[in-house]
Amino acid sequence: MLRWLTAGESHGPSLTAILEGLPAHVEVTTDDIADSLARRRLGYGRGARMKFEQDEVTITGGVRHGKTQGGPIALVVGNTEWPKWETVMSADPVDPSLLKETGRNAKLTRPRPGHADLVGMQKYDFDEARPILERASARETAARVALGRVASNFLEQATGARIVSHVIELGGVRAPAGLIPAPDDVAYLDNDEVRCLDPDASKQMVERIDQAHKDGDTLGGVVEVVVVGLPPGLGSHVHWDRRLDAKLAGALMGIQAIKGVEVGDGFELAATPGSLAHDEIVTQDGALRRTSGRSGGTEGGMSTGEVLRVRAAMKPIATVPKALRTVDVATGEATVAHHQRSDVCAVPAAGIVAEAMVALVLADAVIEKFGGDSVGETRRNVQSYLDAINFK
Ligand SMILES: Cc1cc2nc3c(=O)[nH]c(=O)nc-3n(C[C@H](O)[C@H](O)[C@H](O)COP(=O)(O)O)c2cc1C
Ligand SMILES: C=C(O[C@@H]1CC(C(=O)O)=C[C@@H](OP(=O)(O)O)[C@H]1O)C(=O)O
Repeated sequence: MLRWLTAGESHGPSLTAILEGLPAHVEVTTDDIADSLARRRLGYGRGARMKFEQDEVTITGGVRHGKTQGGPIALVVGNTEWPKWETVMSADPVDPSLLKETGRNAKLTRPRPGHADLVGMQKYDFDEARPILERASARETAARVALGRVASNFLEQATGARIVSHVIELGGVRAPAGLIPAPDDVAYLDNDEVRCLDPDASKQMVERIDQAHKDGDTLGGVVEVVVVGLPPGLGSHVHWDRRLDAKLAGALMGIQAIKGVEVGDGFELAATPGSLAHDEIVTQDGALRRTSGRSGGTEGGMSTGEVLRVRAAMKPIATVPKALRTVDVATGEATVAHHQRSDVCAVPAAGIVAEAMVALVLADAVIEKFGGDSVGETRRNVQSYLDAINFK
């Protein structure tokens, strides 16, 4: 079983992440993780913070000389902006006179619709939003992406499977249907301003972001994660909580601002007759394969061995510059939500986070099915199963 946890606040000193249950000998370096963190910062439409803050990653446990040792992997992603936040985010009590009425240290009493602010304050008994938004913030996804890189290195080294994501819709602009990237398209996608495979759609998406920026508005969209080279049989049909599709959906919904998930052609399949909705089975070079990928690579809650394809729909950023109506919880008066700065759109970054979540779920499923205390042992177990079912 793979277990993992993150801790830390958006403006705290650092994020901390731990991954337990990975075999030994998985090759991973600080540079690998830094590379994934840099990919998460890409994307047109992100706010000022992405420019002035750096992600400083340090592996603090579980890896020696570029290989995992079998123990928990621990890492820290430093927030380089911490010196500005030392007072307001101090772990220890501070002199109350330092917490001023205005500026960074002031209480946030005008909760933003669409963020965790109001209901978090009600639930955790706070009179302002700072203690809520600090943990609700998607800054935390940096820690997930760091762990996701370790998981995806394991996945590739144990099974050969590779992951790529792309933006298929942004601010209402859709890339042409059926455009599915291959893992080698990562470099192209990372160079595109919105990580979209279609140049025309990409251009229109950038225009929408510029327009939203001018209008003081924010945008959402849809990302798709594609995994090529998975073995069949990850997950199980025998119980609801062992289904791979359920685990993937839960993991994607667990990303901040994700409001919908589809597996394969998802909602579109609901309107398609059965004769055109499924993936027919044929013999190909002596192996049983499918003629299409409508199911998104799962049947009965198990991977089929075909291309896995999952989508996540992100709502627009909650901190809308054209501020939305709210109530000041300190005075009870109608007002507008607090706003310092924000992303106009973070859909491209959400795709990188979605890759990480998918990698973690799949790594867990591989460990559950194939075990192994070293990655070599896992790899041998995978190969022997593929040989037994004659899957090529
Ligand atoms: C990569 C990424 C960046 C985000 N950036 C912002 C932001 O700058 N401002 C904001 O209000 N929300 C931002 N969000 C969304 C909030 O984190 C999210 O709306 C909030 O956690 C509540 O979401 P929920 O209702 O889905 O849980 C971002 C989300 C992601 C995934
Ligand atoms: C810091 C990151 O994303 C942040 C996620 C976020 C939110 O509310 O989710 C709000 C913004 O932070 P701030 O309010 O401090 O400008 C984003 O910049 C990051 O992704 O590294």
